[in-house]
Amino acid sequence: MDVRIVSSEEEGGKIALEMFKDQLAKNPASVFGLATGSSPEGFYREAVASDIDFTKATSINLDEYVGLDENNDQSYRYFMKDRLFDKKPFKKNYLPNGMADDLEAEVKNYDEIIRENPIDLQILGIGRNGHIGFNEPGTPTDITTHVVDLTPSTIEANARFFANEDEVPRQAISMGLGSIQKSKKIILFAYGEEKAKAIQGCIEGPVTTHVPASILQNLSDVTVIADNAATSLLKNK
Ligand SMILES: O=P(O)(O)OC[C@H]1O[C@](O)(CO)[C@@H](O)[C@@H]1O
Repeated sequence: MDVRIVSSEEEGGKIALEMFKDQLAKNPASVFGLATGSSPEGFYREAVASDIDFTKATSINLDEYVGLDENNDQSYRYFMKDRLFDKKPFKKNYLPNGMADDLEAEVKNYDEIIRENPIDLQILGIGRNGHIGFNEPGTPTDITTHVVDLTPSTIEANARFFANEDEVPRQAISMGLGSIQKSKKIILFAYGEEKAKAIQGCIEGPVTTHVPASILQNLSDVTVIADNAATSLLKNK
């Protein structure tokens, strides 16, 4: 893994922007795996302020809450439109439909979309418990898209975005670890000391389902963009 320690989210966003531009220079019709949460926001700000052109590209998001529609400002569809898609249009944007009546059919549909659009470059955040997407600790490493019961730790962590903890949805649809591992290139962002334990486990710990992000150690092209606080527990810097 290539670990890039940065002094700000702006600096991290600029590094990622260059990697996106390199990918688009190779293929304007690239497929990008996108993430929500606070971690990729610096990158989205840099992308919006830049001349990057996604009009021939496709995006596939990692996850969506069950039960929130696109008008709900906490849905991930709303987030993506607000932070990126309304300002930088793509040829096509895919997110799981958390309002689907038949969630199992939606899971199959999303797997088909991922199969038809292999991801060239995937961005990830990391949960305090080491989750990526909404693949919580204990998730099998070969799982594809699935409906997740969120852990109490994730509900508590994400409550900061809602009026109170009771408002946080209890389920989400998430791309699986099996699909994430097929991405040709991955960038993982981590900022702040609350991510330090997860980053230490991800980079230096054993590869274990207890820390889902540790599977990234098995992949050949992973860049971790993190600040000093998030890398403070690393033994080898
Ligand atoms: O970037 P944040 O807000 O700390 O969240 C980290 C991770 O948690 C999720 O938001 C899910 O809880 C992921 O999508 C994200 O990668």
